[in-house]
Amino acid sequence: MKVVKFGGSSLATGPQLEKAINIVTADADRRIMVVSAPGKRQSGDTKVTDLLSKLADAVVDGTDTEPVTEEILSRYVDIARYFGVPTDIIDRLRRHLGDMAARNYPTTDYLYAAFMAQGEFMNAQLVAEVMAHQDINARFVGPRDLGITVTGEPRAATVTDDSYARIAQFELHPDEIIVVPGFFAYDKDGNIATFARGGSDITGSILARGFNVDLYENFTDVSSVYAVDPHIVKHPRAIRTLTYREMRELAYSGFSVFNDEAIIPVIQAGIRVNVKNTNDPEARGTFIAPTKDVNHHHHITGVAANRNFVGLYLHRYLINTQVGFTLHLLQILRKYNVSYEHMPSGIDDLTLIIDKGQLSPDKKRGITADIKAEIAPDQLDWFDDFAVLMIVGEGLYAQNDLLARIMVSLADAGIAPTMINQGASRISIMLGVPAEQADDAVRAVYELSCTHHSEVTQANKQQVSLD
Ligand SMILES: Nc1ncnc2c1ncn2[C@@H]1O[C@H](COP(=O)(O)OP(=O)(O)O)[C@@H](O)[C@H]1O
Ligand SMILES: N[C@@H](CC(=O)OP(=O)(O)O)C(=O)O
Repeated sequence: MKVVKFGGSSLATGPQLEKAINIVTADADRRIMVVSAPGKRQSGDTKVTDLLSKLADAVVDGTDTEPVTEEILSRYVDIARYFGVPTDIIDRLRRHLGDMAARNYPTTDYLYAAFMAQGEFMNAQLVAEVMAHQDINARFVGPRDLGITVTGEPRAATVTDDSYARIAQFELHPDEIIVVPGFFAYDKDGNIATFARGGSDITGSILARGFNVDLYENFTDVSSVYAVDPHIVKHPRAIRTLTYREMRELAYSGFSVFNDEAIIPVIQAGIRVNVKNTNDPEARGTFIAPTKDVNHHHHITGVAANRNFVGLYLHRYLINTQVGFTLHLLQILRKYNVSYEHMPSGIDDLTLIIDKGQLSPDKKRGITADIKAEIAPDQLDWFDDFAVLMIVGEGLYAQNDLLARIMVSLADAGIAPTMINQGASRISIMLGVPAEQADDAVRAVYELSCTHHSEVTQANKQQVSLD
């Protein structure tokens, strides 16, 4: 059995959905279909999830909700019309959105989560109806029916561990396909919470583990995961196989093609993921697996840059001798419900690298004031123009001269890294670079990786012939 997830780009229009349905019905093992909300039809278009966020803004601000509601519904009308499905489903969805606005939510964040989840909820309803209209044995099944529960932040929820046993109990009727909305589930109080953005990948992964499937196929709009974001380098090298931990590091650092948290449930169950293209379903795509062919171990697999960080630099003499200094600092962060991503340090210096999304101006002011009052650093600076460059590959640590070559490539491109972190993760090298040079840095390291790739391939061939 397979889980098949389709991203928003694969479901943006009637013709795209038609391709997705053909893919599902072409293989009898494809029994669990996870759908995102309709995405961008072309560049510059707006995803339904972002329109729903606007609708939530209007509800919160008490402004007119009708224009954006109609814009959202028009996306579903177009798809329904393409398949000749009676449009009474749209009236149902309109009433549903109206009901949502009339409900009470524990906090504004829960309200946003509930609205943004509707893109997937409504799409799964429509897709199931379109498939039934085509005499395909398909039905809508929601996260509640499957027993998926979540905990944590309403817009960055995590699945509870007991969900998996409930999913395993779910009874799939013989030969039927279930259509499941991605991206959201309910918490123990029955409130809707979403995963982080791009989180339909996570739903697919949770179901892959819960049903213990043979393969999780993740359909998108590219034929491979590439060694670098194709927006930065044209026609980059395709990656045939990625290990779980390579994908996790690259997804975390900017490979938006697969959500970084989505890798966790499949790792726990040892299930392979196949990233494939809805527009070219015969192409092999990229496999994400526990291990890969040893011949590929010494390559730079991929390079990414993440600009979603801010740095907090602290200087105070004798930090190294002060017992509990870092504990105190982290207690201040905890008070503001902020976690940190990385913490490079020196004898008298420490930098905290924090996800931008976690810091409102108020929190930043509060953290600054508390640190000054309680820790009294000699120097405290925030810097926003910071990007983390991640160079990833299994076995990179065994390449003695690689860091030197990377530094030379960056220097040739006029880039001076402000931070180096190698060793904590044995499969990646992390460099801090100025945000405005992040793309240039990715290009420089990618070019080096192409030379490196062919050298290693050559060496492997020689090794094989010597063996
Ligand atoms: N290294 C990469 N390899 C492939 N695609 C990438 C990479 N980095 C970023 N992307 C982008 O990810 C996009 C697919 O992800 P996403 O837009 O989330 O798709 P979906 O709508 O299927 O969920 C691609 O169109 C591509 O622009
Ligand atoms: N629709 C949600 C969830 C998602 O996973 O979407 P996509 O598969 O289009 O990245 C979002 O935009 O975040």
